Amino acid sequence: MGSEACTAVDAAEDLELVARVGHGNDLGDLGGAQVAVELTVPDASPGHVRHCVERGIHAVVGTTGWDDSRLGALERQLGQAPGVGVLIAPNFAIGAILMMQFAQQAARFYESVEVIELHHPNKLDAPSGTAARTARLIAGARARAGLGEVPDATTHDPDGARGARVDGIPVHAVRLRGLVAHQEVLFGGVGEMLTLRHDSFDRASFMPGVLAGVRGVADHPGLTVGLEHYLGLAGQ
Ligand SMILES: NC(=O)C1=CN([C@@H]2O[C@H](COP(=O)(O)OP(=O)(O)OC[C@H]3O[C@@H](n4cnc5c(N)ncnc54)[C@H](OP(=O)(O)O)[C@@H]3O)[C@@H](O)[C@H]2O)C=CC1
Ligand SMILES: O=C(O)C1=N[C@H](C(=O)O)C[C@H](O)C1
Repeated sequence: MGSEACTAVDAAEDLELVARVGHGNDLGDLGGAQVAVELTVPDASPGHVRHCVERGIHAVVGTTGWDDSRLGALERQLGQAPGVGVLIAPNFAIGAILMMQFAQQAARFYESVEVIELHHPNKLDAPSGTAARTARLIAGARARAGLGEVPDATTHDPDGARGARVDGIPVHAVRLRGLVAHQEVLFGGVGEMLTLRHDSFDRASFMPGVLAGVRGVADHPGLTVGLEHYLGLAGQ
């Protein structure tokens, strides 16, 4: 992702790539960059972003693993750094962003819902950042609509066959050679089912979103979670 993002920024006529920083490189002033794109691993990402914010560098972050405690610490740091913007984007692909928005819209109409994410087997984290975010958006919409827990009579599941629960929403992770990044959201009601599915077949699918983040982050000071906020899609 980092290499692809560098290539995409380099190819964009309105942007200038001033540094490529890899594992083990000193971050320093990041080549004098105004914006850093952060794509590494969950445990390293918060330190990188902290480094950027300390130097007044805006950050566009695709790395996963930003739980509430990490987001809270970042928000506190940004409170001391007026004018600096950080975008945490669980998924840069436009279709994945739309899928999350559609899932949020559909959530209040269905008693049952489950999220299935499918990725390449080199992925370090499960569930994916996208699946976790989707589940949280669905759980929020269900709570606002007064829906209770999803129905599930399971009392015996010694091996975790029913998957993880994110804010009460069942989430299942598949790791399969040949896959890139895919997700299904299954909604069930009496006598019907709605399936939302998004597929990233190539990392190229993420690059327009990365560039939109780079172009927009300076105009969005503070913390933004989700590229939908830059695309006029949030809350629709
Ligand atoms: N938001 C989005 O749309 C997308 C987000 N992602 C997320 O982005 C992240 C990166 O994904 P991907 O590029 O596929 O992963 P890769 O494993 O291909 O790349 C991770 C990179 O991070 C480097 N790295 C590892 N540890 C450190 C460290 N401690 N400090 C600095 N750099 C480090 C690795 O270097 P080395 O190999 O030398 O260890 C490698 O260059 C993941 O969290 C993934 O989930 C991925 C795709 C889309
Ligand atoms: O690791 C990946 O590949 C991806 N990670 C992100 C996630 O965890 O949601 C985005 C996309 O699914 C690809």
